[in-house]
Amino acid sequence: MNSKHVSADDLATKVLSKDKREKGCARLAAIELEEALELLTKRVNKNTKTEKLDLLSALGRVCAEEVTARVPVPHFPKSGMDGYALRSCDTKGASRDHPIHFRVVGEICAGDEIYLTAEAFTAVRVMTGGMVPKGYDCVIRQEDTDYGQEQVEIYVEAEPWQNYCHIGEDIEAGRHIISSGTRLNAGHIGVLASLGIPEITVFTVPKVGIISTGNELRPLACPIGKVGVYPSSAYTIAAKLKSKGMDVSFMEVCADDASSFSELVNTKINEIDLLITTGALSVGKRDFLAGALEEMGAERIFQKVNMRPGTPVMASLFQGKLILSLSGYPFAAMVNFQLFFWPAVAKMTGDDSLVWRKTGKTVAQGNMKEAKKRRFLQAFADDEGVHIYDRNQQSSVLSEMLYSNCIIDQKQGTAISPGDTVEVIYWD
Ligand SMILES: Nc1nc2c(c(=O)[nH]1)N[C@H]1C(S)=C(S)[C@@H](COP(=O)(O)OP(=O)(O)OC[C@H]3O[C@@H](n4cnc5c(N)ncnc54)[C@H](O)[C@@H]3O)O[C@H]1N2
Ligand code: MOO
Repeated sequence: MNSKHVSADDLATKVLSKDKREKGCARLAAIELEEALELLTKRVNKNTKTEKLDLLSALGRVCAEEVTARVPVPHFPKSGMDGYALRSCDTKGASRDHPIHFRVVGEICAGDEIYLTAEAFTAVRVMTGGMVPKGYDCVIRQEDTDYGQEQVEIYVEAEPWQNYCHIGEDIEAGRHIISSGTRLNAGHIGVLASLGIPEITVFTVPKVGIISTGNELRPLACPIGKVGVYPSSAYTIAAKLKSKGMDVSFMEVCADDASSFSELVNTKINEIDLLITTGALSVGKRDFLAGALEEMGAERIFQKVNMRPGTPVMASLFQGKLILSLSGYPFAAMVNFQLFFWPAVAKMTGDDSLVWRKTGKTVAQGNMKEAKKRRFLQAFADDEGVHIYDRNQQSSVLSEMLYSNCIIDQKQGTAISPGDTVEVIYWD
């Protein structure tokens, strides 16, 4: 544990003067989003930890094994109808006017076992799902018979394999069913159940910790006081994680103080696979975070990206764990989280479905003047197109998330008007 006390102001000054030395100015150069993403995903390792879970607990988790059917489904020939199993060749010429008579030699319902040798002009009364005895190659539905019990009249000709479910009709033995890396949905769970597989190996879910930095931050249960702030972005992030079946290992608030931060991280780092921090990243007097991480020996992957909101975002590695440091402003933090967290976790889990994708969509409503810097705007996309409402798009404003279902990528130097095509990234 690093117990050396370094004040936030000392560290901020130290970082600034170091950057000044390196770059001749107080600012680090921002890199492009795509470059930052490449740097980030290159440095994230795939999670190889697995656990065995019972089927229902594995719903929504990422499969960590190749599943091949060891048995066929069904594994015995079944009747597709309530009726009579018989040999199709014996039905030639059958009609209502000229029924053919069959001797009924047995009765089978689903779950019954029967062993007999099929003979010419014999039939077995069989119910849907019942086993079709060997030698019979079709089932005549009972509506096309006289429902006879010892003798039955058959009124129709049958094709071979009519109303007959073959062995392996659903799943052939040896068929590859699920690849490692697949997120298990209800269909996968059902197919595994039909194969009688009670448990499945899945990758462990990355354990995530959240630290909100700021002397002003107050727990929700406490009075806000004159200048307090509730850590809303930590809750938004935790809720996003929960919605994807991930758990938050801890959610802590930390004062703007490098030694408290260092102590907290060192205490908690072994509990988690990934740490998210918010705030203290810009150039203010208490923006201690970059300096504190440097002092702790964390390796910087990138810092500062050419976009708004969320310019001062940073990623680093500490004791082999990824630390994603998001801007303090809540909407900026959410944009940082959306753009960087999911690609990192996708790489970690091998689950590509977590990565956001851009969709080209026409603007239905809203004008945006030329952006001096690449911006992400909150918007609502539906069948009509993208609606960019004339509300507050500031980094500090979280409440627009009550209405938006996506962000749109407004490129530097471009304006947006109805009819334009924009790139949309859905929140979920
Ligand atoms: N002179 C300059 N000032 C600022 C610059 C700049 O380039 N020069 N950059 C601005 C930009 S852009 C951003 S974004 C912000 C980000 O600053 P920080 O990451 O250092 O964030 P803080 O100052 O700690 O907090 C900002 C704001 O957000 C509130 N906050 C913090 N954590 C939470 C949380 N978990 N939930 C809700 N709200 C939170 C905090 O109280 C502050 O009000 O800097 C600009 N300044
Ligand atoms: O980088 Mo910021 O634009 O205020 O969020």
